[in-house]
Amino acid sequence: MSQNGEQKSLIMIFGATGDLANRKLFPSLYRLFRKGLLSDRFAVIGVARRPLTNEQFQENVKKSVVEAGENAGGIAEFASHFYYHSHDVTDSASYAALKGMAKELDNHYGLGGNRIFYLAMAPEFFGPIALHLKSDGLTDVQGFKRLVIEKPFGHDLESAIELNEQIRTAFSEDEVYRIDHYLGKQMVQNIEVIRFANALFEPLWNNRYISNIQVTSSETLGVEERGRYYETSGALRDMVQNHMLQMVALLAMEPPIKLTTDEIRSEKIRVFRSLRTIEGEEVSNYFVRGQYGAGTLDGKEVPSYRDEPNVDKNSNTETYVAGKLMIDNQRWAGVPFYIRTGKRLGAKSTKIIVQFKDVPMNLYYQPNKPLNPNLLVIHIQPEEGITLHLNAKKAGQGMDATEVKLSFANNAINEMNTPEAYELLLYDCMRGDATNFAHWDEVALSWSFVDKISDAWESTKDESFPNYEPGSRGPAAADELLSKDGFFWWRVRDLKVERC
Ligand SMILES: NC(=O)C1=CN([C@@H]2O[C@H](COP(=O)(O)OP(=O)(O)OC[C@H]3O[C@@H](n4cnc5c(N)ncnc54)[C@H](OP(=O)(O)O)[C@@H]3O)[C@@H](O)[C@H]2O)C=CC1
Ligand SMILES: O=C1O[C@H](COP(=O)(O)O)[C@@H](O)[C@H](O)[C@H]1O
Repeated sequence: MSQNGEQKSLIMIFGATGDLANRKLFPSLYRLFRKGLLSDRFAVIGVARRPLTNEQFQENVKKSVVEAGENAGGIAEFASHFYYHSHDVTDSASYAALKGMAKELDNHYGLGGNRIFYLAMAPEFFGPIALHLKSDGLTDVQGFKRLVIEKPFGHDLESAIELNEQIRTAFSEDEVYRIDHYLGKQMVQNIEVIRFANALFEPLWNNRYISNIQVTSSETLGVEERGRYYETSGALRDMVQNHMLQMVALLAMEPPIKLTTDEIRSEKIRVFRSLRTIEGEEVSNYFVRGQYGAGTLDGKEVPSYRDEPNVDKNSNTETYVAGKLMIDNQRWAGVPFYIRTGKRLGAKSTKIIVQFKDVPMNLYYQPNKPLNPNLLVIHIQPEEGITLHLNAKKAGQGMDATEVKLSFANNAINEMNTPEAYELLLYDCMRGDATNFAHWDEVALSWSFVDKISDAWESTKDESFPNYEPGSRGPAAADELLSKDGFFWWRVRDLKVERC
């Protein structure tokens, strides 16, 4: 890295003609380039099977940048750093040519042998590619070598272990960057800062003052073209095993002694180790699953999950999960962390709500008008910011209490569009900062938690499927999950919070 933060490396993107590369990776690299964070000393080799010339590939890169809505200044210069290698990753013979090309570009741009291998391909290729990179000498470099690997990292614990063993023959743990794109979201990264930089919150962040925490990530989109993958995954593996559990870990971890990758990771790992195991018959007391039927969303007819392409007409795959997690340690004993996520719901929205306990004696109580609990709402998307809900005196005579809200919106404070998650994560990888990537122990522990739930679900067909309508809040059982504990889901719309 140069003194002004510019990076130099050769980035090989496997799956360079695919959706992820075009929609996320090229526009993110372009934004880094525009900000001056990629020096002239970078080159990208795109790898995929279809035949393309370098010029055709560069045109694709330019198009994807423009389609991402970027101001395309300097785009020709940016795209000139992109090269293409047509190569079937299962064909051992073509790695030698890739190695030659990498060496040439390394010399041409003076990249010091720094290499990033980004696997933006279907997961069955991850292991074989890693093995070839080593056996064909692409990882024999003078500089650093890093492997960026997309989700899903395995299908369950067993397959994740197998994949990990394959990639670890070529890369050490600290060279592996397992992407969880939620960890690149600004407000997810902000959880730590809100907690540990505010005297107001840290002393209250425990079971004496917090009654429950709710993490919601809802989507309006259905499964659409991803049926083949989703049928083997479902919402539990697709969202809970990674994004939802990562957010819970950040909310629940102890303050790290230093803000280093190892210290933060080890605190998160301790949270995963404290998660109460839920298995067998207990699963239905803690978890609820749902699957969307056909209906209307935003005035458009949408098919049921079972009618999506490549989905079994009798599919038992869940498109919705709500769950209650208990973290059995001194800080969190007795505090439920409720999570819910699903497709084809009423809003695209990710929020965290921390509900504080009621004051011990309510002096302002009026019949039928209890005080609102204090809430801290972390708006992750589409809005980015926090709101704190307090009680204050209503203007006028008397001492009636009313709810007031202190808000801050991230983009309003910084007066800029916040960077896209992939932009931050790519830059972290170039700098060698793995804090916002999942360590193997986190992956293994989260699979071992999730596997027990999927075992229970796979052994019983849910006869109620489909059990929620498009545009709804999900199945009714998700409300019961909280009401039996005396709680309810909070609904956040346009920064307003109300009871569901
Ligand atoms: N798309 C997204 O938003 C997200 C994707 N992911 C993950 O990222 C990965 C890629 O997803 P996505 O981009 O959507 O997938 P796509 O199906 O759009 O792209 C797959 C890519 O792999 C290439 N490919 C397929 N087989 C071979 C082969 N044998 N040798 C060389 N190249 C091959 C294809 O090109 P060609 O046909 O020319 O060979 C294409 O470039 C997956 O693991 C996915 O789960 C994760 C989060 C979000
Ligand atoms: O990883 C995934 O995340 C997306 C949701 O991401 P977001 O940033 O739009 O909230 C989800 O649609 C997809 O199924 C899953 O694989």
